[in-house]
Amino acid sequence: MSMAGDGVSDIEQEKYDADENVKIICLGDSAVGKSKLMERFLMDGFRPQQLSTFALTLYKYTTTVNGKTVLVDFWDTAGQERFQSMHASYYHKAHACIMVFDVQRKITYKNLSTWYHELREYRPEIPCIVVANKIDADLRVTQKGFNFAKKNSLPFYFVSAADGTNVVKLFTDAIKLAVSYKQNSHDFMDAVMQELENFELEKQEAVSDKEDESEDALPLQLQGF
Ligand SMILES: Nc1nc2c(ncn2[C@@H]2O[C@H](COP(=O)(O)OP(=O)(O)OP(=O)(O)O)[C@@H](O)[C@H]2O)c(=O)[nH]1
Ligand SMILES: [Mg+2]
Repeated sequence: MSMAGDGVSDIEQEKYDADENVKIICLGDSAVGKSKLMERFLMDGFRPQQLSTFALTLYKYTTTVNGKTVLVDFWDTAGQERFQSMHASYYHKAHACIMVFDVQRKITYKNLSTWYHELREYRPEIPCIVVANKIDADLRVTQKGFNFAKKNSLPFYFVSAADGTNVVKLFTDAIKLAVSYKQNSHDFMDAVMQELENFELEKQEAVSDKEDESEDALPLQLQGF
């Protein structure tokens, strides 16, 4: 636990103030447009240059769902093979997944099954949206049947990070799905982790004016999940 010495850090405070906080991950091969989709949604912009994500980028976003403040952590992961072994921690406590392929590169569509398999190993139940990106390059692709989503009973959107088609819809739906998953899930580990978190926050409040809180009593092996 890396709490600031003088009490609860800003980010922790934000989490505490929010009615709900959820984590959404983004998966798919390198260069399918995961980062550009995030940028389009969060910054409403698109810079065409390719800069592969190095391992992981985290974005924070606050919004309202059904009158409640929701703090969203977007995890933008690197699609490159060399980062594959790091993925376990990305999946940890994720509440929804956006899985992206590039309509111009068939291999990225084929690889969806590998990504999906890995996702389900770690998060058997979370909502997952399948996304066909780069439809601006050739609109005829929207006539094609991409059966992967249907086969796995997953929602499926055609999007473009370049011109913004369906991007706001994709992310707002993903957030809604994440919130409803979190509120309705009966995942045992999630429940345990939630309890631990609440306990932690209460404990931090209780000790926030004490000098030294660096030695948390929480068993270390539980923090490593
Ligand atoms: N035409 C078009 N190009 C796109 C679109 N989205 C992304 N690109 C291009 O695709 C390339 C890769 O985009 P990124 O968002 O960096 O891909 P990524 O999935 O984050 O890749 P990694 O970080 O390596 O996993 C960039 O050169 C983008 O300009 C789109 O909707 N349309
Ligand atoms: Mg990226």
